[in-house]
Amino acid sequence: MKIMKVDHYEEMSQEAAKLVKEKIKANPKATLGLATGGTPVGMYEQLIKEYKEGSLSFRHVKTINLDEYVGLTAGDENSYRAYMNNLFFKHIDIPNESTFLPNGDADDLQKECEYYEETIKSIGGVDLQILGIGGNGHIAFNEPGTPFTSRTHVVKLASATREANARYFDDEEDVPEYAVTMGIETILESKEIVLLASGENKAEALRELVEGEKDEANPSTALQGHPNLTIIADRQACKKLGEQSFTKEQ
Ligand SMILES: O=P(O)(O)OC[C@H]1O[C@](O)(CO)[C@@H](O)[C@@H]1O
Repeated sequence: MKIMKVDHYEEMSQEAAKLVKEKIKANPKATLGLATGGTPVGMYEQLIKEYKEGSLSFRHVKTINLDEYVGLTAGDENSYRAYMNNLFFKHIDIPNESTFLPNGDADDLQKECEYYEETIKSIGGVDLQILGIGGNGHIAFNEPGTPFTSRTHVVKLASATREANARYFDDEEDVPEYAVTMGIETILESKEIVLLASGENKAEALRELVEGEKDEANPSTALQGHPNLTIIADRQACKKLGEQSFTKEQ
C-alpha cells in the first residue's frame, strides 16, 4: 500500500488524473474501472481538460463502473449512467459502446449481476480501478458486513449511505433502497487500485482502512491485501493517520 498525502481536493484530483493518464499512455487500450460520488468529479474534470488540450485520447480505452442504483433507468438524471455521461463520457472521445455500467433496471437482476461479471472478464479485467470510500468504510456499494468473497450482487443500501447520497435527490425518500455493485472479490481482482479520499468526514474510514484490523465489518479493509494499491488523500482525510503510515512517493 502506498499513501500519497496531498494538500487539498484539487491536488488529489490532479494526482489521480496523472495516474490515469500514465496508464493510458502506457496502454491506450487500458480498461479503467470508474467510480461515482463526489470524490472523483475533480479527476474527471482534469482528464477532460487534458483531452481538450489534445494530450490524451480515450478512443481505445474501455471503462467499467462499480455500481448502479436499482430501479433507475439509464435516462434518469440520478442514475450513475447519467452521472458518467454528463460528467465525463460526453466530453471525451470514448465510444459509447466502450463504456459499461450495470443495468439497475433489468427485469432479472440476478442475471444482470452474472452478465456483469462476464462483461468484466470479456474486456480483459480491470487494469486500473478508481475507488472512493464511504464514511462507513464502504467501497463501491459494498456495505459493512459484505463478505470479502462477494462477486457482483444486489445490495440493500445502509441508511448512512442513503443519507449521504440524498444530496443528489429532491428527497431522501427518493434515494433507491437497493443497488447492483461489483463485489469485494471482483474489485480486488483489479490489477491496480487507486483510492481517493478527501475531507475530514473520511478521516476515520481512512484510518480504519490503513491501520485497522482486516474485518468484514469494514469493507475497505479488504484492500489491505491488494498488491498494487495507492491511496491519494488530502490533509483533512489523513488527519487520523499516524506518521508511520506514510511513505510519500515523489
Ligand atoms: O465520493 P462520495 O460522494 O463521498 O462517496 C463515497 C463513495 O460512496 C459512493 O458514492 C457510493 O455510495 C461511491 O460511489 C463512492 O466511492
